[in-house]
Amino acid sequence: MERKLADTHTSSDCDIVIGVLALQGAFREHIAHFSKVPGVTALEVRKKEDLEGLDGLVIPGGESTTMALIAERWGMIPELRTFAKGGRPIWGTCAGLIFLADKASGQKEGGQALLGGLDCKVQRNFFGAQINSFESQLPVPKQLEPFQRGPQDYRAMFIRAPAIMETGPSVEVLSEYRLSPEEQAVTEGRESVVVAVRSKQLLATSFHPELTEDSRWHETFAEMVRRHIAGNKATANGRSSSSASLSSMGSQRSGMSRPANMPVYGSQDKL
Ligand SMILES: NC(=O)CC[C@H](N)C(=O)O
Repeated sequence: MERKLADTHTSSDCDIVIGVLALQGAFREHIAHFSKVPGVTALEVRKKEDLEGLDGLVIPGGESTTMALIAERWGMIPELRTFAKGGRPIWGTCAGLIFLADKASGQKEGGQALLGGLDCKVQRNFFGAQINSFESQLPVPKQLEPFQRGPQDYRAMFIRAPAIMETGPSVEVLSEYRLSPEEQAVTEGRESVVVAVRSKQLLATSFHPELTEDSRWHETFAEMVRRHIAGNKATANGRSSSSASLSSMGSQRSGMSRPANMPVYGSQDKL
C-alpha cells in the first residue's frame, strides 16, 4: 500500500496506518469507525508480518483468553511485545485492556498471556457475566481534544467488562464509573472504578466505543498516533516534541462531531 507521509505535512494532516488485531472479537467495528476518521487507513492484523509498517495498533474487545491463545498459536506474542516496547501507540478495548495490563485477576485456570506495559491491575468480568452487560452515559474526559466537540457525555457499553482496580503513577485516569450502593456493598465500599486510562503511548478502555456511533475515542487514538509521529520527527530534527500540540491538531478538523446516541454496530452475540 502506498503511504503518504511527506515532510511538508504537519502532524495534523499526515496520513496514518492503524492496525486492528483481527484474531477474534470486535475488530470489524473498529475498522468501520476508523474509515470515518480523515487520514486514517485501518488494516486487519492477522499475522506477525502484518505489524510491519503500522503507526499504531488496536487490540479489540472479545475474549482475552481466546485472543491470547490464538496469538500464541500464530507465534505473535513476541512480536506484539516488541511492538509495545517499541513505543508505537496501542489502544486496548475491553479484552484488549486486559491484554495490555501488567496484572489481571480473575483469570481462567492456567492463566493467560498478557502483553503488559500498562501499569494497571485489572479485574476480569468485574461487572458480571454477559447477561449483566449494560450501558451508561459517562462525562467526557476534559483533557481529550476530540471530546470538546459534541455531547458532554459519551455512551459506554460494558460487555463482560473488566474494571481497572489499581493504577500506577504513570497512568492518567480518563474516566471512572460510579458504583451503585449495591455494587459498593460487594466491593468493600469502593465508590468507583476506573474504566478509561492513558499512559504514555497506551490508551485503554473497559467499554466498547466501536459499538456506538461516536467516533471521538477513535479520533483521540488517531491524535495520539499523529502526536507520536510528530514527536519522532521533532526528535529526528533536533526539536522539542512539544511543538505537536493536541489542541492545534483538533482545531484544524471540523464537522466531525456526531451524535453519541446512535444504533449499535453488528451483533453483540459474537463478542
Ligand atoms: N467484551 C469483552 O471484551 C469482554 C472481555 C472478557 N471478559 C475477557 O476477559 O476477555
